[in-house]
Parts: sequence; C-alpha cells; structure tokens
Amino acid sequence: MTKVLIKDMCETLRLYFIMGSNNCTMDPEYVLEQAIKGGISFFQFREKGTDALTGNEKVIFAKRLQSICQKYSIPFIVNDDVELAISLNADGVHIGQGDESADEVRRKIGDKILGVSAHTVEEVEKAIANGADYVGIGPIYSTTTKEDAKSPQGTTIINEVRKKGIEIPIVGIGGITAENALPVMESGGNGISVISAISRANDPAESARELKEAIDC
Ligand SMILES: Cc1ncc(COP(=O)(O)OP(=O)(O)O)c(N)n1
Ligand SMILES: Cc1ncsc1CCOP(=O)(O)O
Ligand SMILES: [Mg+2]
Repeated sequence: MTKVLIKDMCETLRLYFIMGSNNCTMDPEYVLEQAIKGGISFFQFREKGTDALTGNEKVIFAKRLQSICQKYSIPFIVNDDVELAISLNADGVHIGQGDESADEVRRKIGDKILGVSAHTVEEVEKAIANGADYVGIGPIYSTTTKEDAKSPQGTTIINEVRKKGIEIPIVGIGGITAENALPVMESGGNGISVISAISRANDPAESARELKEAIDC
C-alpha cells in the first residue's frame, strides 16, 4: 500500500482497531475480518503480553493478518517491533515512550506511517519534532487490557494540545466503548483506538458498527 497522505490521515484514523492473539476469544482472523466489515479504518498488530506468539509463529500470524488488511485496503501497522514492520513491508509502526526512540525509528522506516504514544503536551511536541504522523493519547479511561497502563487521564491532554493550536492527528486510547467514545472526538481527537471493545465482543462486526455510529453523530 502506498503511504497514506497526511491530509487523509485524520479520516483514516477514525476507527483504529488494535489486536493480538491473546486479546481474542474467537479466531483472530475472523475477528479482524468482521471488524473490517463493521467499519474499522486502521489496524495495529500488537502481539505482546501473556501467551503472546513469538519467533516464527508471530511472523506467520502477522502475515495472515496483514493479508486480510491488504484484501480490504486497511493500513497494517506493527506495534513495537520495527524490524518486523520493515521485513513485512508493513504500512507503519506504532511506538511508545518506552520503546525505541521516535527519531531513530523514523530514520529506519523512511516514509512509512509512524505513530507515537504520548501522555503530555510535551511528549506530543517531541513526537512531532521526531517525525510522528499521529499520536495515541491515553489511557483516556480505565483499561484492563494493557498490564502496565498509566492511570486514566480523560480527555484533558487532547484539549490542551488543541488549545495550543497543535494540529497533528490524534487518536484516544484506553477503555473506549460506544458509550464513552464521543468525548474523545469532542475534545479534538480525530479517532478512537480500541482493543477489547471489538476483540472481546460477541459480534465484532456489530461492535465496530456501534463504535462508528457513536463517533459519526
Ligand atoms: C494508537 C496507540 N496508542 C497508544 C498505544 C500504546 O503504546 P505503548 O505506550 O508503547 O504501549 P504498548 O501498546 O506497546 O504496550 C498503542 N499501542 N497504540
Ligand atoms: C495499548 C494501550 N495503550 C494505552 S491503553 C491500551 C489498551 C487499550 O485497550 P482497551 O481498548 O481494551 O482498553
Ligand atoms: Mg510500545
């Protein structure tokens, strides 16, 4: 896939689904395909934590999910593992404050999409200086999906970033559901990123549809 143009990034980030094998109660390939049918616009492969696949199994699994994304023209982003992203020719990489530095990752991935997690306005400014295409801000609400997540911070940082006139595309993350998604957009977010709201839903397609409706109104 060719690089998503920055001007299209805000729209593309609208419903960002993140998933690894240990986030699913059903077959992950089925979950991803259903999520796409329900309207997700962006996908992050995040294979980490308890029972996560490693080595060749992780690579094979990543390729299967990537080919589903390619079939539907959904950008395929790899979490943390920059070398995997490069070897798969993924559309991009998402890194956090504790991962490899953003400027180093930008140097390695050229013009692929670079997403960076940020928890303060200063971290957002630094991510921009280092070449981030978008930032993930959170946890907005409380989450049990990420073992080492910080305390929930609500939408305050998103508001602060926008009040400073910073225009980088922003997605909120952490504990987001159809019921609490709208404040993320109202505070200046361009999209929501979710794991469990879709990966653990009985009907992932319906859940994605509900999330989309919640932010489309
Ligand atoms: C869109 C998005 N935002 C934030 C994160 C969290 O990244 P990080 O802080 O590096 O934590 P891990 O996901 O690596 O555990 C994300 N993955 N995606
Ligand atoms: C990866 C990540 N980063 C901050 S919170 C979080 C987990 C989000 O998962 P969920 O949508 O299930 O709360
Ligand atoms: Mg990370």
